[in-house]
Amino acid sequence: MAPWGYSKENGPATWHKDCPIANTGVRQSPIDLITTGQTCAKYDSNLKPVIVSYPAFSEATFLNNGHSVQFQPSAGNLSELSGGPLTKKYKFEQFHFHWGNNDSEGSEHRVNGKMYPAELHLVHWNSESPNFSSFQEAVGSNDPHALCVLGFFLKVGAENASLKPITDLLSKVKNAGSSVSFPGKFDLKAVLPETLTDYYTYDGSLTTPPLAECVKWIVFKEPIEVSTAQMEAFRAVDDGHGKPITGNYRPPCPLHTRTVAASFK
Ligand SMILES: NS(=O)(=O)c1ccc(C(=O)NCc2ccc(F)cc2F)cc1
Repeated sequence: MAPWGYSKENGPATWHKDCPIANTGVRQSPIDLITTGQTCAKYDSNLKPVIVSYPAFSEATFLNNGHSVQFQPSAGNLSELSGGPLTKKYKFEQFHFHWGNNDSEGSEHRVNGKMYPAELHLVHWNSESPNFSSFQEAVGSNDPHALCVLGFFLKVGAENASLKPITDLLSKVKNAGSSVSFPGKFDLKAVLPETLTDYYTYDGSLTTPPLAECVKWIVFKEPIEVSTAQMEAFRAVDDGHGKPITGNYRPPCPLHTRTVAASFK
């Protein structure tokens, strides 16, 4: 089968062919985060702020893999994650984005059915497990919390100066399969809101094949602002078939017996 993607021929509705868990899994991601009514997110006063230790990255590759753009620091990076719902320390692996071809769609998670124009995923793996010692092993480990992904919604507003080094690089990785070494240092911490206190958290999966059900998801309530020009820059990135990536987001999946916790009222 042609490699997976987001077109009619190879998009989310076809992924089950190579990846049965797409249809049989009971903890698939993304989901619609409902804040009122029966299946709504439940406030948990025990949920602490998320703690990130992100020293500026000095060596990284920025690549277009045909279904997203990804920032991947060199293996030696010391960035870590802890706190929030986590009981272990997690190592930073990469960040990437999901976006739409207009401002009313693009995010993977939704809030009461509302989509944001884009979503930023910061991907980490549990570096304190005795069962694996790399990201690849973590994904294949069957450990329900092998990974932790921090999700941040993007909304259109003021230009985001902290993300400008990234959005300015998008034109350099226009062609699928292209990559550039990131020039200079990148301060990811500066992109994030100061306090990482208000978030939803639930057990889920990778949102792209292999759709492994190994992710502790933490999706922050407060969106990050980017300008229209910065959003347009994502929409000019190509998918490897001579077309721009116009909507690399998976529709929401059934919650099944899962509950979503909220760190805020
Ligand atoms: N959108 S998301 O945050 O849920 C997400 C995060 C990471 C990956 C990923 O690394 N895929 C490639 C990949 C790389 C190595 C590996 F062992 C398995 C594997 F899926 C996919 C989806």
